[in-house]
Amino acid sequence: MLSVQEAFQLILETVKPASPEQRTLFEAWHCVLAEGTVSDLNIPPFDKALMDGFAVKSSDCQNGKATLQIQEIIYAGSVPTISLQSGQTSQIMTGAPLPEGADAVVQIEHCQIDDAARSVKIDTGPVSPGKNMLPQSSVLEAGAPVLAAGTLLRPQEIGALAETGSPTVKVRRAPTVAILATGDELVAPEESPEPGQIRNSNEVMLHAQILQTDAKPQPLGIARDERNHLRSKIQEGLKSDFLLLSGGVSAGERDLVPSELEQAGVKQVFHMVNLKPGKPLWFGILERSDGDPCYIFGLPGNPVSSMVCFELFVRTAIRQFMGFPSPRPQVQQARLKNDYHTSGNRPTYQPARLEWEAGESTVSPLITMGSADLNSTVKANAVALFPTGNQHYQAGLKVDVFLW
Ligand SMILES: Nc1nc2c(c(=O)[nH]1)N[C@H]1C(S)=C(S)[C@@H](COP(=O)(O)OP(=O)(O)OC[C@H]3O[C@@H](n4cnc5c(N)ncnc54)[C@H](O)[C@@H]3O)O[C@H]1N2
Ligand code: MOO
Repeated sequence: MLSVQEAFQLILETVKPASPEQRTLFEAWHCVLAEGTVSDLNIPPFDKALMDGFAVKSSDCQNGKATLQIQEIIYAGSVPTISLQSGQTSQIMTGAPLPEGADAVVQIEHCQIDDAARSVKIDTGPVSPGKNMLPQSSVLEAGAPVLAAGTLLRPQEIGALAETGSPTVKVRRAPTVAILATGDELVAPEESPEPGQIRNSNEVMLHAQILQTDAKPQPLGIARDERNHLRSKIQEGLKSDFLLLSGGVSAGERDLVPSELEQAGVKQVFHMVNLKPGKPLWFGILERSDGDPCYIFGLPGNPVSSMVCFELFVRTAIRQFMGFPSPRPQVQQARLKNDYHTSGNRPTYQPARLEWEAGESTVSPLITMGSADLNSTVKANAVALFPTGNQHYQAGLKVDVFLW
C-alpha cells in the first residue's frame, strides 16, 4: 500500500499550480505571488524627518544647546528650497524631506521659538548625526527585490507592494472546491434521524476546512447510493477545480464512488494509503475539454478519517494549486506528556492536545473511539504521528505533530 509520503509525492506531481492572473492589491489578500517584485524607488525616497521639530546641522548643537536662525517651514509633501548653512535651521514636520545641509532633527518639545527674531533656542541632549531622521534608501534601494515568488500576501506584504510601486500583482487564485456527501443513511443536520440514519456532518465540516485554506467551497448536498443520482451529482462537481466526495470509497457493495468516477472519465492516481484513519482515500484527475483539470478526492466517510485526510492531502493539493512553495503540512516536535501505547498495522495520526509548558511544547494524544468519534477531535488542536506496530512510548519522548 502507498505510504503517506508517496501519496504526497503523487499529489504534488499531479496538481499543477493555477495560471497566474493580475490582481489589484484590494483583491490580492491571502493569494500567493506568482512572480517576484522589485522596488521602483528608494525607500525612503529622501532623507525623511521622523519627528515634528527643527532640521539642524548636528555640528551646530553638539553640547545640546544652540540658537539658530529659521529659514523656512517644510511640510510633508513639500520640497525644501533652502540649504542650511552653519547657524541655520528650518522647521520641519514628520514625513517631510530634510533640507540640504541638515543631518538631524530636534523635537519641537525641546525648542523655544522667538517669532520676532525668527530664531529658535534649542535645549536638548547632544545631537548626533542621523538623530530623528531616516536616510534616503536606508530601507530599500530602487531595483532591490521586495517579495519573492511564492510569498503569501498578508496585510504587511500588501502594504509593502503598494509602497514599492506594485499596485497590481501576478498571483495564483484559490480553487473552487465542490463537496459531495454520499450515503443513503445521511440526513441534513436540521433533521431528526430515523432508525439507521445519521446526520451529514462531513459536508459542513469540509465546507469549514475549505474556507480555512482560502479556497471557495461549493456544497452539492447529498448523493444517494444509487448510480444515476450519484452520476449526475458527480457531473455537477466535476465543473469545479476540485471535487471532494465523502463516503463510499471502501469495499462495501454500495461503495460506488470509485467506479462512478472512472465511468465519468476520471483517471485514478491512487486508492488506499497506509495510515489510520484514512486508509481508503481515493485520488484522481479529470483532464477536461476546457483545458483546466479537475482534481478529485474520495474521502473516507468516517468523520475523523475525512477530517484527517483533508488536513493531510486535500490541503496539500489546494496549497500546490495556489502556488505555495512548501505545500505539505508543517510537522514540528513535542514531548509526550504521558506514556502512550500504539497498536495496529498502520501509522497512526492521532488527534492530540498540544500545549506550551515550562518553555516547550508538550503533546497528549486523546482517547478516542476511532475514526467515527468526531467528539474526541473537539478537544484536539493537533495530530500526533506514531509509526506502525505495538509500541510503548514513554512520557518525555519527542514525537512529530502538526497543528489543525
Ligand atoms: N471490508 C472493508 N470494510 C471497510 C474497510 C476496508 O478496508 N475493508 N475500510 C474501513 C475504513 S478504514 C473506513 S475509514 C471506512 C470508509 O468507508 P467509506 O469511505 O466507504 O464510507 P462509508 O462506508 O460510506 O461510511 C463510513 C462511515 O462514515 C459515515 N459517514 C459517511 N458519510 C458521512 C457524512 N457525510 N457525515 C457523517 N458521517 C458519514 C457512515 O455512516 C459510516 O458510518 O470503511 C471501513 N470499511
Ligand atoms: O482508515 Mo479508517 O479511516 O480507519 O476508519
